[in-house]
Order: sequence, then C-alpha cells, then structure tokens
Amino acid sequence: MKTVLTIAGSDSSGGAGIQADLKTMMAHEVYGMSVITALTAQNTLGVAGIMDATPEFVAQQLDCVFTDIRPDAVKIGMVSNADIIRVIAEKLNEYKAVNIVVDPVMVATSGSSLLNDDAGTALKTLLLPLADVITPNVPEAEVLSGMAIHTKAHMLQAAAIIAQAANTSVLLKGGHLEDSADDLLYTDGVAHWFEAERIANPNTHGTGCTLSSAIASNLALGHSMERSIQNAKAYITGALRDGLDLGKGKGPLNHAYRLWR
Ligand SMILES: Nc1ncnc2c1ncn2[C@@H]1O[C@H](COP(=O)(O)OP(=O)(O)O)[C@@H](O)[C@H]1O
Ligand SMILES: Cc1ncc(COP(=O)(O)OP(=O)(O)O)c(N)n1
Repeated sequence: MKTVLTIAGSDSSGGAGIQADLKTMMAHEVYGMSVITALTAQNTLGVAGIMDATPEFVAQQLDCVFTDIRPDAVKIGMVSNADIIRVIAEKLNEYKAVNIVVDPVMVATSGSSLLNDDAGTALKTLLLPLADVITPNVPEAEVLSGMAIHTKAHMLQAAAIIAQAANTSVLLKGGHLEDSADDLLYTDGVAHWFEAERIANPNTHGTGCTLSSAIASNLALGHSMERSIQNAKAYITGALRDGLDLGKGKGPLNHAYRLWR
C-alpha cells in the first residue's frame, strides 16, 4: 500500500487541515499519516483559537513517522511559526523526503490568519524550495509574488515570479477569481491550464487542503505531476458537486461521495 504524510494543523470541525487530508487519502486508498503542527478551535464560521505544537514535538512526530513507515509523498499545510518551519525543513532534508506538495496556507477562507508574521520569510526561504509543487490560492499568490491578481493573465505573471523565486513548480489555484475554477501549473517557464466547471456551491471549506492532499495521494500512487493534478481536480469538482450542506457558514466537502454510490 502507498503511504502519504500530512504535516498540518487540526480543524476541530473536520473540514480542513489534517482531517480533510486524511479523509482525502482514505478516498484515494492510500495509507494516511499525520504530523500535527497546531490545534485550531474552528468551525464553518471561523477560527476561534490556535494552539501551536512545540517545534520539539513536531520533530518527535516526524522522527517517529520517517524511521518506521516511509511516506511515498508528503503534503504540508498550516505551519504557523518560523521555528516549526525550520524543524520541518531540517527533517525533510535529513530523511530525503520525496513528492513534496506545499500548500502555503496563510489565511482561512473565513478570513482568519493562520500564519504568524515571522513565518512568512521562513516559509519562502526554507519550505517552498523543498517542494515539488506549491499550491497557492489567489490571495496567497498575491503575497508571494507582490502583485495584485484579478485576471488569468495576472495569474500567469504571478506564477512565473513565484516559480522563479522558489525554483520549483507552482500550481496557482483560480477558485478565488469570479467565474473561474481554472488552475495554472507553471513549470520551467511552461504554463499548463487545468480547466474545470465552476460549481455553484458556497460550501468550499477545505478545498485547498483537499486538492493538495489529492495531488500528494496521486503522486504516491506513481502518477506524473500533470496526471496527479488532473485527477485531483476531478476529485474536488465531484466533491463540490455532491452538494453537502453542513454548518452555519461555509460548509465542508463530502469525501465519501465516490464510495457508496
Ligand atoms: N466553485 C468551485 N467550483 C469548482 N472548483 C472550485 C470551486 N471553488 C474552488 N474550486 C477549486 O478548488 C481548488 C481550491 O480552490 P481555491 O479556492 O482557489 O483555493 P483555496 O481553497 O486554497 O482557497 C482549486 O482547484 C479550485 O479551482
Ligand atoms: C487547520 C487548518 N488548515 C488549513 C485551513 C485552510 O482551510 P480553508 O480556510 O478551508 O481554506 P482552504 O483549505 O480552502 O485553503 C484551515 N482553515 N484550518
């Protein structure tokens, strides 16, 4: 069985973070493991509180995973402070981790910040260069590229800036642009658009976490980067189309939509 590790924060409402990642991995029939960087008290309306793990405890979790069950792919999500980022970068280098997908989570869909001020530089200099692909959404890409993004042409410009700075591939997700669900993969100066139908569903809590975990699961299964993204897009579109409606705010996805029909 193929194995995938998520390094991310816990979402008490089960829609994003570690919980979304493990549900996605289960749906892809890979064995999911988790290193928890922070606990969040949150629901579909917003984030009420964050409690970071200590860097030492993050290191201990990483040692336990890598010395026992080696992951075929790694997804990294919420990493809220610079010390935790340093530990993760050190350990991924030490254990020569492969197929690394970094979702540079900065702000929750609800508007709450998930990244400390001091973590931005550490994220850019230590973590992004380790990734096989980085998956920013539009607001995150604006921060990383330093430019405003309103159109697909802007997405192309921003992806090129981020890819050059981090020296890796960038999948810039288009979900925050009006009327778009088209994502752009930018690798070595080559652009590839992944086009998808935009689903009329306001319940998008955890879509970014789910997409990055689905890409990591597909990479672990041995698919190419392009095929992995194509498959992950199909998965997210199907989960949105299912139309699950839970909670009082932006609700979560139904990860079981392919299992019981
Ligand atoms: N309404 C929608 N219909 C179809 N796909 C969507 C929709 N909203 C977002 N997506 C897709 O979900 C994934 C994550 O989207 P995005 O909202 O851009 O990032 P994030 O969830 O990190 O904020 C992307 O593949 C995006 O294209
Ligand atoms: C613990 C945790 N990690 C990540 C997020 C971000 O999730 P969300 O706000 O739904 O945005 P995307 O997953 O769609 O990028 C979170 N809220 N909590």
